[in-house]
Amino acid sequence: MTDPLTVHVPLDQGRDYDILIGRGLIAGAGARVAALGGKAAVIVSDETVASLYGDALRASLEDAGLRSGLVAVAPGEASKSYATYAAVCDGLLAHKVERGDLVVALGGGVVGDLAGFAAATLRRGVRFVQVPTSLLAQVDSSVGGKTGINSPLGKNLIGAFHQPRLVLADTATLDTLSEREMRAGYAEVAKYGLIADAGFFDWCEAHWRGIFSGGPERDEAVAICCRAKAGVVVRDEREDGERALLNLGHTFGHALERLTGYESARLVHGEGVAIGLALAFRFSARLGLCPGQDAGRVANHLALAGLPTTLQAVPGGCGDADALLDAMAQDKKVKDGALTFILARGIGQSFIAPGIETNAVRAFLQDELGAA
Ligand SMILES: NC(=O)c1ccc[n+]([C@@H]2O[C@H](COP(=O)([O-])OP(=O)(O)OC[C@H]3O[C@@H](n4cnc5c(N)ncnc54)[C@H](O)[C@@H]3O)[C@@H](O)[C@H]2O)c1
Ligand SMILES: O=C(O)C(=O)C[C@@H](O)[C@H](O)[C@H](O)COP(=O)(O)O
Ligand SMILES: [Zn+2]
Repeated sequence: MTDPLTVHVPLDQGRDYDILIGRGLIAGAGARVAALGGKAAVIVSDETVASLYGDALRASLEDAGLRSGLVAVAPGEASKSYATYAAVCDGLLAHKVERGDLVVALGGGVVGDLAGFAAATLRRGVRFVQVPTSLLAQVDSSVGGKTGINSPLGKNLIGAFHQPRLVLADTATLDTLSEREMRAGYAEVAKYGLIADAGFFDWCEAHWRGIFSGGPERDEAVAICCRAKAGVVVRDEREDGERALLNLGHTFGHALERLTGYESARLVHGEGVAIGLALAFRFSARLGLCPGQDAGRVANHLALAGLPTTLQAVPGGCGDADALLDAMAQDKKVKDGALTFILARGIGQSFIAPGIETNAVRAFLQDELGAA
């Protein structure tokens, strides 16, 4: 194993942490987790990931002198629910996780958000480590401390900010990820170029195949995204300002996830984000903010990588414009009842746009839904 890439997240009050990125990190995870202190490290995972990597991680933890355990949930977005959250908390308590112990989230963003929220609330807060195993989790969800679950009324509406103590992104785990989930994670990779780094979007257009096939581009992309996210999180941990940019594409995407009932078979988060990114750029172009050419370039690239970019692409449909507006009204960026969108003046030039007129959004959505 070559030395992992390291991205440091320099948060204050002793909450700084490292993100390590490289192949084979799970084998040596135990020593790194043990170095954080504590007697026990209990893993939360989903059944798919636990069957692939659970034994190796447990063995590594035990070899390092930690008592380990495993709480496994069903794979998929539906597990970010009140019921599964309760089951995870009770599972961790049954394993006698004490305040000084650690919760280890092994899996994709669903497991990371769920386990992180359980850790944030268990005994009023225990420390946790992220071991992300999906591309999406390695480039985005394992970093920054947003944890939570979904409500039937909207995405991630119940949650807490709770930073991990360490992130171990073993990029070899991506070798077993399905093509569909790789594509979904890639939507969040491209997002980092679209937000504020036009050069990275150019690079993505040239190198995306290497990310998918497991070339050196994969670790490089994970590190670039983590560095970008860490910078934003350190400047604005609780989303009082700049952090909202990380929500590019998500006002639309989260509404689509709610309207498809959080059914991973129909739509996963990254697919919702891909549609949302394309919509955010087309909406920006319609408002005269962004060249239509840029909106076209965004949609073309996402489509080339196999991602959906239109409302028509949602399996089983997504309802009409008013259903979408109703779902978007629960967005956490809503202020005084008005929608805030992340819009763009071009690729890599996103900005926060508060007070967007509902009628303008409705007309846009009606046109999008009517488009053949
Ligand atoms: N907290 C944040 O900042 C943040 C950021 C982005 C997304 N999210 C959340 O992340 C979630 C989506 O995460 P996701 O896309 O990782 O979905 P996921 O956790 O459901 O994982 C996707 C699927 O891939 C499987 N899988 C994961 N790793 C695997 C591996 N190495 N080999 C084989 N199969 C594997 C899982 O079992 C699952 O079926 C959403 O709930 C989203 O809201 C949170
Ligand atoms: O970390 C952030 O901040 C993000 O917005 C990253 C998003 O990719 C992620 O999906 C996040 O969970 C969305 O945040 P939310 O506050 O809209 O739930
Ligand atoms: Zn996201």
